[in-house]
Amino acid sequence: MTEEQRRSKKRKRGHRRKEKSISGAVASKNNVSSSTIVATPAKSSSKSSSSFLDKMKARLSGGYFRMINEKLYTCSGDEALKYFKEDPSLFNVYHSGYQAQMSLWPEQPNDIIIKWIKDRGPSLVVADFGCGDARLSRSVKNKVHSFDLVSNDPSVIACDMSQTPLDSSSVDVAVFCLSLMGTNFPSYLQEANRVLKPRGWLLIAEVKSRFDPNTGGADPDKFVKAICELGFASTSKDFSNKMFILFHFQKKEKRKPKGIVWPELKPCLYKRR
Ligand SMILES: C[S@@+](CC[C@H](N)C(=O)[O-])C[C@H]1O[C@@H](n2cnc3c(N)ncnc32)[C@H](O)[C@@H]1O
Repeated sequence: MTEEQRRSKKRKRGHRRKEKSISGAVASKNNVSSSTIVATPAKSSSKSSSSFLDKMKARLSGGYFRMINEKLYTCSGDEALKYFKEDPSLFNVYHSGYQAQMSLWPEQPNDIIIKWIKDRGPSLVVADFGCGDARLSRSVKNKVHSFDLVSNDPSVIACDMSQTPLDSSSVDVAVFCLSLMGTNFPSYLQEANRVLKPRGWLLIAEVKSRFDPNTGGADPDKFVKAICELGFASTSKDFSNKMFILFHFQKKEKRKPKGIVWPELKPCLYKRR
């Protein structure tokens, strides 16, 4: 080997070593092995840009969900109805965020309510106030009147649930599953009282933190007292679930309640994850 051939070989070896150390630095910055970068450069960059876009989209829709959620908890039902009338697509944004949150809960309140209704048979007429995707009506054989601010399904009536089209004393069970959102929530319970038959059932599932006085939530006893003053008897309060409380009431008497003191229910705001 001539002197010139030896020098050229040395230059090539140095070049290769330099390439290896650059890819190693990028790799360690990205916390991946250098062989991944060297072996599949094109594939890895398109993969990382699509996962970046996926993350960005998830963050944006999570942000929209939290904004809509906060709005629903801090305005009245008729304002919320106007809001969704202007842009019904926001309802789907809200519900995909809500489903994502629900998937983190170990137990769904809707499942417990569905079981309660099934155990009592298909003859009871049910009104689902703030039904969301109307899973309750799809899960039981009973006649279910489903109400929400937007209807994506012919079985759902779009309205503000403080004024439903139901006749007075026409339903056996009124359900509010995480739906006492508006600042005027007492008017939803008054409407349930109107449409329930005597001895009809009122089932309320609500987020536990809304009833934790230590963190600014309502006193559950004051909430129960107000509903009893409306004309109901409290038959059970279930605090056993980590995420929600389940209240059962039965309609007791026909009365014209006056001066009920309703506790404030604080909004249930979701943190950015
Ligand atoms: C948290 S989601 C729960 C949905 C369903 N009950 C479930 O358990 O999956 C609350 C629902 O109540 C509805 N809602 C809130 N205020 C309402 C109102 N004033 N009239 C009708 N629906 C209302 C919302 O649009 C939303 O779909």
